[in-house]
Amino acid sequence: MPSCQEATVLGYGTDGDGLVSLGDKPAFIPFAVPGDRLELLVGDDRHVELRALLAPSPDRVESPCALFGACGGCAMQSSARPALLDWKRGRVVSALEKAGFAALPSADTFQVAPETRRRIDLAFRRLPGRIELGLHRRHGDVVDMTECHVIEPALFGLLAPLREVLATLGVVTGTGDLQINLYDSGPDLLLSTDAALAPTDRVKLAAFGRSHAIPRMSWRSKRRPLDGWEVIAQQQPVFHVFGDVRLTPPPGGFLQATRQSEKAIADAVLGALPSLNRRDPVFELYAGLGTLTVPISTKARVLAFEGHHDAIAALRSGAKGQRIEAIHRDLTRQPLIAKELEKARVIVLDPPHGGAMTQMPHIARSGVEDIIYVSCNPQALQKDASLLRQAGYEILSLTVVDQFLWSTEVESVVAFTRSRKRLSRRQT
Ligand SMILES: C[S@@+](CC[C@H](N)C(=O)[O-])C[C@H]1O[C@@H](n2cnc3c(N)ncnc32)[C@H](O)[C@@H]1O
Repeated sequence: MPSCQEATVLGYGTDGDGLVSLGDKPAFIPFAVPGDRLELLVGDDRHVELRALLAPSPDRVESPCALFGACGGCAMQSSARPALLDWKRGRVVSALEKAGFAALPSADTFQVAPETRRRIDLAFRRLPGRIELGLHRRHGDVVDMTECHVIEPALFGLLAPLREVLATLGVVTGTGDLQINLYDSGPDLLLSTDAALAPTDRVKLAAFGRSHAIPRMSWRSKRRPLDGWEVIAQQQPVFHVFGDVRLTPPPGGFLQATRQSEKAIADAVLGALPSLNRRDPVFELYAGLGTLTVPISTKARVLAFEGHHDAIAALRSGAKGQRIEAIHRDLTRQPLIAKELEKARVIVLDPPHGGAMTQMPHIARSGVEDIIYVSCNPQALQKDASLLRQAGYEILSLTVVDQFLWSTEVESVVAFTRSRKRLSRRQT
């Protein structure tokens, strides 16, 4: 027999659901906030349903978006933003503690403002007489993004005309993807569809680009993503600027989520560097387009390694004459070995979501005194950091950046060192 039970939400699970304890078993209640008092219906199969919110948590707020709950983009809009930042800080701290680090320095924190995200990966699908364009619901179809409090208004403003033009394209018969990056030159669109574009589709997209001041639109096959992309319409030069380096990024290039969080991350990396001679080599792994490479090059010589050919080619041609050597290398298949890494004065790494996997054991063995790790995934950070702990590193500084507002994602910058001198300065 299903039974009614009362419970207080104790915390968040890793996917942002509220955690309650029923007897000795945990259960996760979507969109519940730590501190909420809930009435729950618990089935014989232990399926738990929310019956009523009996008393709201002091951290509970009215969610700003009418799509919250349906759209899969935001998991935690019912929580006040300071409480979310605190939860994210706790996730990173707990990951580092589980990796074996005790007595952590207190974390610096930064949280982006609403309506500042400058890149988004959207999905679309054709329905009778219209196009839905937005993010997927948690486990399902696209939710038409008729409102969004996360992305920049310049991007949101494109969605309505995009629905109109997509509806006119012969190639759009079912579903597809659309990636938008707001580079410094303007929005850059990368469309992915199953079938190839017809000549008439290209003409329509080019006209759309002209009338909405979109410098470049590109296309790639969803079926054959390894074939790469092709530019279908370009009206103006595409560029993006990091410090004094102006480069031409490829379609779909990696950008940190917002301009403000990019600065917070770069500032944290620069702040964690030891004092360097301008000729000292910093090895930067997973460099992307050079978001961190360029700021670091103001302090030292940077050898920047990156596996995405188009990204590193863009950095190489933009950074001519700077103290930057841009090197194409797949660090999973061909990690830098300890012998190569030994030459570095500092190692900076910013790996993808899965972490540094095959690369990390070589870093831990290299003996390089200072390592700055930029992470977008506390679980991967925990795994990688535990190797540094075993190799005798301590944590010098920690910065937590909430750049994916209202989601469970969290970015962090952790400075590891084996320098007793630097550590003793931290402690005083
Ligand atoms: C989180 S991004 C960081 C990029 C850059 N540091 C930034 O802040 O914009 C991770 C980067 O790792 C690169 N990457 C992913 N797998 C790789 C691999 N096996 N070898 C080298 N680079 C890889 C991606 O192309 C991407 O540019």
